[in-house]
Amino acid sequence: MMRESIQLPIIDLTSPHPISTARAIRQACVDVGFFYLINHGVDEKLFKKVLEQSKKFFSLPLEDKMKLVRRNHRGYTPLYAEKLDTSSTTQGDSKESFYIGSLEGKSVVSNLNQWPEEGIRLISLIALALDLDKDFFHKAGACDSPNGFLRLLHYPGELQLSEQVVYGASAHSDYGMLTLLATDGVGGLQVCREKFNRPQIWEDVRHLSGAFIVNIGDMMERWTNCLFRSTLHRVMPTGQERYSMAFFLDPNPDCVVECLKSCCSDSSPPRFPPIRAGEYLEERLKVTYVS
Ligand SMILES: O=C(O)CCC(=O)C(=O)O
Ligand SMILES: [Fe+2]
Repeated sequence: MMRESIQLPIIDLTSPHPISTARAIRQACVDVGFFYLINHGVDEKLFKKVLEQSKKFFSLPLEDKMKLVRRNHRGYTPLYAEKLDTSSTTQGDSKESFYIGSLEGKSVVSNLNQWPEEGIRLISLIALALDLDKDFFHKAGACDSPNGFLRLLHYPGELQLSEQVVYGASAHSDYGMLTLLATDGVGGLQVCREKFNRPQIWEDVRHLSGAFIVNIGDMMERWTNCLFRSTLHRVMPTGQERYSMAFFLDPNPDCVVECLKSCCSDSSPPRFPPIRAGEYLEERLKVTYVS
């Protein structure tokens, strides 16, 4: 289908007006489930350093990278080993990745770095955006040792000579609360706002220098009974090598994610049963690996 660029809303984390920021976040989450986050406080130098280390790691021989192959959702996943669109019959995605996170039983709060900290600030604004107390998600247990992990991604960029498109990342929505994404500026990311419409319309997400691309995940969609959208997205092959990093902020594994009272009524009952965040995430992750 035709490709157009989407104009995503821009949210400034340094804005001194939390109520109007929350209102803008609400609009963004209801309309698209994606927005740019500027003045987020994560140092540009830190981002460049991580990118450099990521390039260094992915340029190692496969044999060396395989020594760190993924265990318990931490470590290296080689090319084509993961397929984010679990409904498709195509081969795995043309990307390799490296998952970084706290070790089992260790809290990310005890060693908070800049990304989770900004994510937690955003969660408070999201609570305000839902007309909830700003500590709502904290009180619900979601932010008490949240499950956060950073995924370094490398898309090699060689176009495949095949009948079918080999996606960098095939169509999917993210599983958790929030995702903060930074890229090296190479395009390819697209969103589909109406996942049930046929044909699906995919729109390019343009790079905005210095901004994170933030999106709502499925658990937040469940909490809000689909008021906030967990939007389908993918990475198209462009023929250009691409690096990105996604920080996934997920609730504490014991946190129960259930429809918020303000998001359901007699005429709009809860669409999803309550789930425990840890079990839900485990289930979703399990089915994305090709073998
Ligand atoms: O690399 C990107 O731009 C997007 C990655 C992504 O959507 C994901 O890892 O969930
Ligand atoms: Fe994603």
